[in-house]
Amino acid sequence: MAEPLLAVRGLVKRFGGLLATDHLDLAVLPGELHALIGPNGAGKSTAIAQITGTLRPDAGSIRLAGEEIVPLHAAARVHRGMARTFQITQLLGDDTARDNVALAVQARLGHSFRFWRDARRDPALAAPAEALLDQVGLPESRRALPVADLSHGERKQIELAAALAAAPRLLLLDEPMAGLGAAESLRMTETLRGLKGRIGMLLVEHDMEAVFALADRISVLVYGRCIATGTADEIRRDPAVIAAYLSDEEGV
Ligand SMILES: Nc1ncnc2c1ncn2[C@@H]1O[C@H](COP(=O)(O)OP(=O)(O)OP(=O)(O)O)[C@@H](O)[C@H]1O
Repeated sequence: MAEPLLAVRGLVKRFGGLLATDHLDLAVLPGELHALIGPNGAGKSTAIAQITGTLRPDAGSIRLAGEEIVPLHAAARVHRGMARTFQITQLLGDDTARDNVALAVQARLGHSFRFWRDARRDPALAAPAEALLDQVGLPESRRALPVADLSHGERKQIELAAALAAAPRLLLLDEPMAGLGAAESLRMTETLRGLKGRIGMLLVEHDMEAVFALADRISVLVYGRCIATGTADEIRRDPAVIAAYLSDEEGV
């Protein structure tokens, strides 16, 4: 097996008496789309927060491309190639899709662009922003509208484009399908499929159809503990998974 891009070992997080992350081991290989699934309250968001650096683990190790990142702040982890999308979008509603993504490109390029209002018309930001919007499939006719006027699905596309602007090695996706219609889900699924092989992805998602269509491997969390890791077929057949989780889900 290739060296993991992300290697989580023995991760522990307690909230008072509750063990929200229970000695979690998890690995994302380079270019792999690894889904993290589990019932409500299983500890998926808590695990993601520790990986991104917004929550400090009580114990355990998180390595990104071999480097221990637990001591690093969230911003330092971004600098090392980690990007994320959120359950609820974090875009600037009054700005256009183009401006939001150009701003994200600017954030990567850093201090060479000092004045945002002037810089957003700079082709050095606009051209990569346009390419990213192409990549996520946002129609050109929607790119000059304020984000607040766009659909939920379109905002999810723009948020993904903004995350990709950081040129991440590892992308953490927190429920990218949440609230999307059937056509929008399909488009998001195709976009994520297109990223496989190039970017390692950890996908937290309740939409099992999307998970089973996309994931190279799936890890199942129950009460903070990983009860199984495997391919979609292995997970579908795993008795512990069926007993603990999937029997409650439709269509699996
Ligand atoms: N800051 C906190 N303080 C106390 N308990 C918390 C805190 N954050 C999460 N928890 C608890 O930890 C457990 C795991 O929650 P978490 O949000 O990580 O689950 P999840 O798998 O992401 O759930 P969902 O699918 O509903 O988003 C839950 O029992 C939750 O109530």
